[in-house]
Amino acid sequence: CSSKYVLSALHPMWQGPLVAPGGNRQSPIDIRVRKSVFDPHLKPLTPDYDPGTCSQIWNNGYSFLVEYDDTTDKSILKGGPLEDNFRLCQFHFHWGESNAWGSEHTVDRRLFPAELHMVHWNSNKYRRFEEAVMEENGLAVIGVFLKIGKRHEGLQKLVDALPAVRHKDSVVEFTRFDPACLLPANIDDYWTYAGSLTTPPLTEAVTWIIMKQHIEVSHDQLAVFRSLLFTSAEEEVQKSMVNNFRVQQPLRGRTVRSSFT
Ligand SMILES: NS(O)(O)c1ccc(OCc2cn(-c3ccccc3)nn2)cc1
Ligand SMILES: [Zn+2]
Repeated sequence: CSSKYVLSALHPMWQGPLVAPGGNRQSPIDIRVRKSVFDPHLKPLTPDYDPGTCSQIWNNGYSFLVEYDDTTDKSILKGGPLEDNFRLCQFHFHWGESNAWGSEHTVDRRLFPAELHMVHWNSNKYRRFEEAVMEENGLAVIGVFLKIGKRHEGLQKLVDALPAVRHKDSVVEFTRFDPACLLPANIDDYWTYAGSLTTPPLTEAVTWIIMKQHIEVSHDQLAVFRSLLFTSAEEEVQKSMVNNFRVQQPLRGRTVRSSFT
């Protein structure tokens, strides 16, 4: 799902619009727990991922993407608020320069040091990610908050590969990584709302599914994320890849539903 020309769509992101013109379902947002509405019709989420579809890690000058072969329905997400099958195409993270901030969404204004996004597209309605990204509800993104604590054993294989993609535009082969190991133990408790991409093109295509339970990673593991660079090897001034999160957006009357009371 990575396309080289995406870089042009992505790269000028901080010069781009902070709110898409006329956007009334922009992301990220603050989740006000007491204002969320329990929806008893929300089903359990049923991710079914095949680690064999994992293909590479790419530093796109904004984050690092772990990309999956999304030419078949081998790694899919169903259930929860979703009516269709959604195919996993990549996951990435957002983080801060310090452990005090870094997440894009917040829970009652609480910031986390980082946030994982697992990006899926509707393979019942569209033929490829690039098509779905332009369509209302073409995408489903699972958000998982990261907290500093014990070392995340499953994440270490990814952390060890990051020095190979230190610079923007670098790619390294990365196989047999099971993204399910990054999900919290409890995936039945989540919030869901209609939103957008948090980077250009900021399209209002996303059904967000934000996990209530966080995962833990060690301080040292997150420090390796901060050793990545926004800049390519050729650029004379190297800039650390930190604070790659978007400012929060107005709720504009949207309802955030919860799968739990
Ligand atoms: N941070 S997030 O999870 O919200 C998130 C998730 C996925 C994103 O994809 C950007 C993108 C756009 N396109 C694109 C391709 C062809 C035409 C138009 C756009 N490709 N990748 C951005 C942010
Ligand atoms: Zn993201």
